[in-house]
Amino acid sequence: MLLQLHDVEKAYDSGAGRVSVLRGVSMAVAAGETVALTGESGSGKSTVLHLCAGLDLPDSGRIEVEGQDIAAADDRARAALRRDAVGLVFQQFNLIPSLDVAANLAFQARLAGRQDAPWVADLARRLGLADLMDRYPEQLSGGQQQRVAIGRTLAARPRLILADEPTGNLDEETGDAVLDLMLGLVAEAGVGLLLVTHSPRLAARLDRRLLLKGGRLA
Ligand SMILES: Nc1ncnc2c1ncn2[C@@H]1O[C@H](COP(=O)(O)OP(=O)(O)OP(=O)(O)O)[C@@H](O)[C@H]1O
Repeated sequence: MLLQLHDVEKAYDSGAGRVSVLRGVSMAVAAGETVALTGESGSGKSTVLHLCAGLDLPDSGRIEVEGQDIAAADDRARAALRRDAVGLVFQQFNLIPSLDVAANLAFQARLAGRQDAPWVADLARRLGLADLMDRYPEQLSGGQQQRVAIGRTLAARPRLILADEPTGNLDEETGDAVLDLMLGLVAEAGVGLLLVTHSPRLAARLDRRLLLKGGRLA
């Protein structure tokens, strides 16, 4: 299994004491499958994604990426897993301001040791970025920046993409166009996708939908 959560629990300390956010979440994403994680604001969607990315650790339960328990892995192994298997796409585009589009696109693939110039050129063309390669992030629209962020993630050939409201900063029309491009490329590359969204309309576009409610999957 590409991604598997077993009875994951997570609580945070708040001013009023400890607040339990996830109360036993179990789920799986198969290779090449696209899954939407939905739920009300504050239901813990981003928390699930951060745990899956190894950016934070569960209080109990297990999270496995390609069979490897990311909580049991040391920092080095966790970083390697994140670099080699997992790609992240956030609502904030997180491009590197001092690098042009071409260098931003190539950045993660280079870190992962998987440079592939023809693949990057193909992605740039498919994402409509071919004429923007020497621009800097501040010279791009929001939709263009998110297309670069998606291209940068796909360029490194992850097996799993974790996306948190990837079109949340874009107007509906631009967001739909960006999502179309992302889903098309994800399907073609056989990448698994776990996408957090509060939008039932976007969630309907994916293979499967999960609803987080009261700290559990409904
Ligand atoms: N680092 C943290 N410290 C304390 N509380 C946190 C932390 N991160 C999240 N929380 C709390 O956990 C709960 C779930 O947050 P999370 O961001 O996972 O929800 P979400 O479903 O993604 O919400 P939204 O749709 O509004 O982004 C919220 O009540 C939030 O305040």
